Amino acid sequence: MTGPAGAALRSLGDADLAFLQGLPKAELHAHLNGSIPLHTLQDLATKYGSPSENLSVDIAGTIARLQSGFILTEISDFFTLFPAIYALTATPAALAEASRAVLDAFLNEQATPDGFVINQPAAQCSFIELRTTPRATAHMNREQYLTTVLREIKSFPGRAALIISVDRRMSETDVEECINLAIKLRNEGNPVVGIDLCGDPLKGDVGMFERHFKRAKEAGLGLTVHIAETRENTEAESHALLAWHPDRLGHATFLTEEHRALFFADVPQPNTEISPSDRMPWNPDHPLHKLFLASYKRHLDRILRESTEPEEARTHLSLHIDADKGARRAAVSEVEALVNQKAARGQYKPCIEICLSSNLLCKTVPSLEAHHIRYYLANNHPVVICTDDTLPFRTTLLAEYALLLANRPVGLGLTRAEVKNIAEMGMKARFMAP
Ligand SMILES: CNc1ncnc2c1ncn2[C@@H]1O[C@H](COP(=O)(O)O)[C@@H](O)[C@H]1O
Repeated sequence: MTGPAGAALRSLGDADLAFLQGLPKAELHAHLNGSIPLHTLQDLATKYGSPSENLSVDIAGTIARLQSGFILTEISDFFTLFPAIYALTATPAALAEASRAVLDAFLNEQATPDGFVINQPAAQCSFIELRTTPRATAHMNREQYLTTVLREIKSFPGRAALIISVDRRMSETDVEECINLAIKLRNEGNPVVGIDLCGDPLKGDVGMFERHFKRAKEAGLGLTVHIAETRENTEAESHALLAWHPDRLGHATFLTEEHRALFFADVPQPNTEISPSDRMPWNPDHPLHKLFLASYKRHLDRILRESTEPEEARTHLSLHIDADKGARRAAVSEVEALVNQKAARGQYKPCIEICLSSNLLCKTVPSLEAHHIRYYLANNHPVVICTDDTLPFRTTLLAEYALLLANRPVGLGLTRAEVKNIAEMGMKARFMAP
């Protein structure tokens, strides 16, 4: 393991590692073909990577890039990985082997990784919603692709489920076929729990997907979309995606304050600017924070004005402490009333799927300090910690959690209680009912 998550993991002591291992965790944003262990990919290359069959893709070159630690200049480089991986998972047997290896890596106890002194071997997570884009190949159609993956998922009953991804580059006919399959397989009793919109964030027109996602939602499937993953994703596109009311949002890195104010029913935490741990940044630009401050000042003035204390007692500290508390309470009620109004108008709290290493390595976020997770934690907005693609990002779910707990600047420096709370939020955000 390398990169920021590996460094965070290595910085923790045994007690912290044991704490992280013991937390029930849900992995809700992992792409199958991006999560194949390197040794499995090498096995597949030996079995299926014959150059005569795969003339157009550089399998050996891609594996060498992965082996030496994949360095991305920008997010678009990331998608150049997949032609070689796809050439290796193009038959039902290879796809089954890859799926088995991915599920094994997430759900079965793993031996101590090299270089780590971990007391007990432990599973990365208690539960996974694995996602994949059904591909028709020369050896299988989309339905066979999905039934192959589902067969492996079903060998972890109650612990694994499938999210079917549609790619932004797909034609409408393909999208329609994928959604039809999702609904059919779900109706047949398979653990298909949701639909995801993924793929190169700068390709395609999301408008085309709307009616198909609506159909999926009506059929009882959860919806998640990759949204505002890059600076170049337009505000209009994010607005259109939020208007579908997806249950969860992938990345959400470049959502604007306006998007949040319009669509999210967040209650700004009034004490965050004087947070005891000084961890969560106060965002003075948040419209609700501004409202809180204005309301607080108004109530403080009123309480002091209406005070029956004699003039000389008015400078007394205890009066100010009481007035401060009263003004805070009144301001919180006022803001909450506004948020309830927002909720009544359809504003809501979609869980944000946070992939720390992915964002850092794809360079969409410059540092942990600048990561948008801080905003969501400060505003009591649900998040779930996920790996995205363990293969290129060389991470594990345990290591992503280490990024939360490790001291700054290696990690976010959260307390164990805060990390436990985040893990619980993740478990609650599952599409699959426990
Ligand atoms: C870095 N963040 C990301 N943003 C957008 N899409 C991503 C992604 N990471 C992976 N994928 C999507 O998942 C596919 C691989 O898994 P499956 O073939 O579906 O199993 C990629 O081709 C891409 O479309």
